[in-house]
Amino acid sequence: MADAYGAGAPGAAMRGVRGQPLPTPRTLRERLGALRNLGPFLAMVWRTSPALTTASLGLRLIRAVLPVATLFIGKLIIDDIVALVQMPDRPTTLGQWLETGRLDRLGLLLAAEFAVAVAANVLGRVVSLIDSLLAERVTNASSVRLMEHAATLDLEDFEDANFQDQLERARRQTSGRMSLMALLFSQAQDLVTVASLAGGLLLYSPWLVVLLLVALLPAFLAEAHFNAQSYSLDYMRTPERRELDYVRQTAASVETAKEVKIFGLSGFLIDRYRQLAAEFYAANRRLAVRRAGWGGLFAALGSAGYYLAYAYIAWRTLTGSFSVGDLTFLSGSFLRLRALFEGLLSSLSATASQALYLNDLFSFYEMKPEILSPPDPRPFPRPIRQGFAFEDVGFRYPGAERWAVRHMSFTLDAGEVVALVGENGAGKTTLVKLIARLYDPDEGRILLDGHDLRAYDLDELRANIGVIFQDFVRYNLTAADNIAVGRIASRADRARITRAAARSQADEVIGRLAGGYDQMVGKRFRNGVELSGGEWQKIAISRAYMRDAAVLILDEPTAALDARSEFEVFRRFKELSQGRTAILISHRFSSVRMADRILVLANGQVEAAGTHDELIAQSGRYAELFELQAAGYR
Ligand SMILES: Nc1ncnc2c1ncn2[C@@H]1O[C@H](COP(=O)(O)OP(=O)(O)OP(=O)(O)O)[C@@H](O)[C@H]1O
Repeated sequence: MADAYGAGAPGAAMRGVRGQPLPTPRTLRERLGALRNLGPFLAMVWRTSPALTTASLGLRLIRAVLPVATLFIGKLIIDDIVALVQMPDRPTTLGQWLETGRLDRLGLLLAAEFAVAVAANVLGRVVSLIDSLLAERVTNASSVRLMEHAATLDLEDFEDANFQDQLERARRQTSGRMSLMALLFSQAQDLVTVASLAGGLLLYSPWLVVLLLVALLPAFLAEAHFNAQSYSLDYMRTPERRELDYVRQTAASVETAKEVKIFGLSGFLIDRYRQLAAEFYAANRRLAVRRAGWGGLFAALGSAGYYLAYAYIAWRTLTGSFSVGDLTFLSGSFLRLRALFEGLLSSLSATASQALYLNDLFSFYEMKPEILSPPDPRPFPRPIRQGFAFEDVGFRYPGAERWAVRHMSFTLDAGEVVALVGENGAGKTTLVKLIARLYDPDEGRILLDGHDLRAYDLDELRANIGVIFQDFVRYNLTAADNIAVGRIASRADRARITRAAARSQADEVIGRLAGGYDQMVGKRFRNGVELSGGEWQKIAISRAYMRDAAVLILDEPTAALDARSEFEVFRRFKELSQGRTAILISHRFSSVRMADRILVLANGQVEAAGTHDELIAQSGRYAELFELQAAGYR
């Protein structure tokens, strides 16, 4: 049975692999391989808005042929003017010129050139408007997808530093890659322009095109090389960058301000920031300087190619092979082509490097959770008939040497209220996380009504467990929403929220707030009021009561409650646990003794179990801890 769900070593082995950082793509093949990301990327753009994508591409296509049209009309204008200038008995005044009718063609050509210029301008503006709208929609869509995907991954992933690096890189890609879309679209546009200009150039002299390519290739290769280097640098420095962000956030945020002031940490944090930022700066500068040096050299090579071509065209004009109009058309085409090629080649290498960055986003999307529902899940038992049984359960946190719990066997009967006690690090929270399948055991198994927990639907299992952890989240939301998060589907059900609040004594807290249930709590946003630690806890506990959960678990969220409140919380907890299976974790024995049964945990194992009186009678660890606490009150 255990093997059917992959318990034991394989899980641990997979985590070992997962714990490795992804290697930096180094070889040319790997870099070019990243170009395959462009397909899914464009598909993502298309899916976001087929209409905007079509509009952008269509208008760009029209715009692409306008430069060659402009140059060609320019050539016709110049040839026309040269012919007119060479007329034997030219009129001298505008009136005479107009009478001859010889200016009509020139006038038409000028009007056409003007129309093309206006069209280019208008199209350019419309295209950038469409692009910016599309980019924003794509950014939003990919942020949503990122959050949706992150939600499917395991808690274990989130706790892994390499995963956090990857998440950070992916997060940066959702907005950072938008320039890639404009880049790809402009490339398509430029390619059409290049084809049209090169077509003209080829008709006159194919050698000019060859010369152009030879002059520009080195610059392109250098660009590609430096782009890849800067990606590697970015990639390798993700952990430092995260640390940089973390230090900046810690040095100046509402959550940390209190402690930073009291401990006088700002100098320490700022120094740390300076040091990290200086390392970044040095590495970036080295690369930028090398890039600028080589870039300048290759740009000079490109200019040499241009002037060589220019000299060649001028010579052919002098020898009568080209007209003056041809000269302007060809030199204009060459100049534009050079600029376009240069732009295209560098944007091609930019595309290749941006495609590398897309790796981060797509490889993030490819990550799969390990904690899943089985294909054919059992329905969750309502009511639970037997309860939970731990059978020789062992679990080790990823990367940890020590087992957090091991050889743990006990039962948790249906309808029973069980308290877990034990010193810090004994494994109490770990046990709760295993019940909620935030992790799966590495050894042994946990049964619910005789079936492995992994046989049940994961969402249904979690929906049936109401657990409040000691490090519950203090949401910067209204008081009502802070309770509603326990069952967000009932957010609009105010009666349910107030009932839940009454059960955890949060109603008294909320009664004192100026805005009542609609009061924003937490200090992050405008009009927010801060609550005391115990007040937050009362609100958090009511989240458990929002659920119609078969299993209720309070993992020490009561540490900040005053003695009377904790007593009251547990008294009601016991009352409200009628017919449900409940676990409470507390270091206060006055509360613990209310449980039907107490499990004493030590070193990741159940050391003893029984009622308060039975455990006291055993004179073991429980009696010792109880005495210690009782003595403190005498
Ligand atoms: N996310 C984690 N990653 C790695 N190790 C962990 C993690 N959480 C807990 N541990 C380790 O597992 C062991 C058991 O921790 P657990 O949180 O279950 O103890 P606990 O009994 O709830 O303690 P406390 O009374 O302090 O809340 C500890 O040694 C702890 O260092």
